[in-house]
Amino acid sequence: MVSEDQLEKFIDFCKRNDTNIDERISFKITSSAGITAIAKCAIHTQDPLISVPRRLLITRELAEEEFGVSSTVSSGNCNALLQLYIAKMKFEPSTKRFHKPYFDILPETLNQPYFWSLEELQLLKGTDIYLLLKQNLRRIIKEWWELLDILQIEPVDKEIYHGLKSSEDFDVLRYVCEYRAKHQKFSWKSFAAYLWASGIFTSRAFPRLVIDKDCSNLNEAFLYPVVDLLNHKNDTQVKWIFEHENVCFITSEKLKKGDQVFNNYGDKSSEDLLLSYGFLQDNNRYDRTRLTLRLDNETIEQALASNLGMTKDNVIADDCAQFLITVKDPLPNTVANFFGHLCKLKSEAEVTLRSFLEGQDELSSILIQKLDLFKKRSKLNPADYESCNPDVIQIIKKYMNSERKLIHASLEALQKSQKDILKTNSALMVSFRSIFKMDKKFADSLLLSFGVVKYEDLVTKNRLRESLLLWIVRAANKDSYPQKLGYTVPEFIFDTFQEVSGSIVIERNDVAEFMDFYKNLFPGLADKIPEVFGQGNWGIRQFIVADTVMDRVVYIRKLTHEPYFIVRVPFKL
Ligand SMILES: C[S@@+](CC[C@H](N)C(=O)[O-])C[C@H]1O[C@@H](n2cnc3c(N)ncnc32)[C@H](O)[C@@H]1O
Repeated sequence: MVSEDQLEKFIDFCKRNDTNIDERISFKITSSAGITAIAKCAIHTQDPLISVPRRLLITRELAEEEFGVSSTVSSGNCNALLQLYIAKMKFEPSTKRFHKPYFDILPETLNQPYFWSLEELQLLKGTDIYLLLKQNLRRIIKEWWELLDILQIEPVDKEIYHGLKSSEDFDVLRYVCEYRAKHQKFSWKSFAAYLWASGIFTSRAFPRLVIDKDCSNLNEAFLYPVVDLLNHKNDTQVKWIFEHENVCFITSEKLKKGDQVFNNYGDKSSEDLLLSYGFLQDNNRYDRTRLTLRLDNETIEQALASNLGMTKDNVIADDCAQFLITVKDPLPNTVANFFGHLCKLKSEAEVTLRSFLEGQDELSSILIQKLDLFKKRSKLNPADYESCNPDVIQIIKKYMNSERKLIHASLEALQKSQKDILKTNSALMVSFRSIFKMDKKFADSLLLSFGVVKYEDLVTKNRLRESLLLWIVRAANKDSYPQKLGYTVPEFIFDTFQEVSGSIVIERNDVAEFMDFYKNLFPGLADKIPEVFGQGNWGIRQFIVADTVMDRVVYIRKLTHEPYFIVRVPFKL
């Protein structure tokens, strides 16, 4: 933890070096957010509250001078050399440099998950953030190793790179945690020191574009002493401007006495905030989460070509599609269309109303699973994790809760959308419930054969599929009854039956598959209730056809187990 004394020395150093800090601001150290800037009285001004001369900034030029090379030596991260410089300035005691008071106030312990214990990290398992951490660590290790190699600096902990190279399964998180636990002080040539510098960079650096309008790389950054003491609050109105060789911080906020002077780090999601800064914002309106799906490449390529609103941005690997769920748009149309695409039958050329609705159910199952995980983790009890830092447990709970909220909103939107679609397209569908009501004779026959007294019994007695197949065959036989059915069988059901019956190729396997089912019902049903099951064609072939008809035109809503016969029409949002 930074001491009051170090903070005072740093502010003093800045002021002696022509930094202007408005007299109405003071800095204090808090346990919840580290160093914090406070307004000593009301402030509302468009004048800079802080202005820092260029020579106080920590820029790539300092690193280039120190190591005698250009920053571009590092092929990947344009800030790698500067990060190594920061590690050296912090962890090499012999460096008595001009900026020392600044490096002294950079906290040694950072809050990002990269700096948590292994026990704490285990609580993130199963989430995207856990995978990202591992991925990022691997990237940072490679970046560090390559840079040291170019600079011909002997790394201190070589095992980490060799471990990484030798096996895909090398546990980077474990290595980093154990290394930190074993070493009180790091050498600046260790990966631990570089990782710290990278954590400092992600949590405090500013875009170089602010001081260099010709800077072509938007990722290039610099450290901005004093202004980097300001904490973040969403939507704070601030400006960083460079004039007369000074970088100025301006806020348009109306501050009252005792208010915190905030900066604005950008519109970040919970995941970004946690990974880059180690804290979260309550009710973050910029929050978003990802829905990542591993699928075969062909399915993804077809979806891309199908005009579903999907773009290359949704394809993060050949076999991986990804969609963003945001507070503003918890259920993007593209996701729903994509799931409709996944539920398409071979016989459907494009997403249909049926496949769309089925896709929504599939999506809902995935969301419910996710919701379960986040719900459980948002209720962790710190008392059960004695070896963990209670603050870390709190932040994990908060993160899980933010994910839970997003998924919950997505699920709610999905359920509402499905209800709306069913309502607006009611002319294209008929529920089996209403057929059951209309076809009294058929309903009574189910009472005699399966003991089904009311419609709901079909589900509870597990007779839904059989009943649907029986009714489809009855519908196909509609003209064979001496008396008309008393209601009109929707034409599309009858037509689909004829179409399938005319084109289906029935194999021995199909017959074998249906044999038990058929023998259970026939000839018993025909003998018992000939007026329903003894007229027309009730052969096994009819049931094999009815099964395909069911695939094509029946959608069974997961939420209610309610089957709907649906006209085959293209559909997407
Ligand atoms: C640019 S620094 C701000 C100065 C920092 N407070 C310090 O002690 O040096 C960013 C770090 O401050 C902390 N921080 C910033 N905004 C915060 C907030 N709203 N709530 C809690 N911590 C915050 C986080 O630890 C973050 O990584």
